[in-house]
Amino acid sequence: MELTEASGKKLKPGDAKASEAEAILSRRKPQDWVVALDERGSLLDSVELSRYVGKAQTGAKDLLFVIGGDEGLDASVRDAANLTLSLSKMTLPHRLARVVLVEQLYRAFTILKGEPYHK
Ligand SMILES: C[S@@+](CC[C@H](N)C(=O)[O-])C[C@H]1O[C@@H](n2cnc3c(N)ncnc32)[C@H](O)[C@@H]1O
Repeated sequence: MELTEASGKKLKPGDAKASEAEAILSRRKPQDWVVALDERGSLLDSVELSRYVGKAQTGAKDLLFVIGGDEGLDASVRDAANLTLSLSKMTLPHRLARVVLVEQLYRAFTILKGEPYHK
């Protein structure tokens, strides 16, 4: 799901991020594990990410991955997250971060199923 950036609503950058955070966190369900994407987060390798996905599956949790807009994520989203995940120490454009995340999730599922794709 893609939420509209609050910056289009002519809010100050801090207020826009807070408003986006409210919209994001209001969608969280009790069974969700929130994973905030942020370059300052934990760097996992693909096997570690697959283990995290597997743990969520075993615990009947849904993973809610959150990627920020141009201004990044409000601190309240990172604070509320079960995991803050970094894809690299470099800052990526959010659309590229989404593509990398989707590919890594595909890889994680192939690892969990023992398929050869991740080699
Ligand atoms: C253009 S970046 C925002 C940069 C913003 N100046 C900041 O300090 O957070 C947009 C979003 O892409 C995601 N992103 C960018 N680089 C990332 C990375 N290396 N690892 C994980 N997520 C990243 C984050 O969710 C970020 O909020």
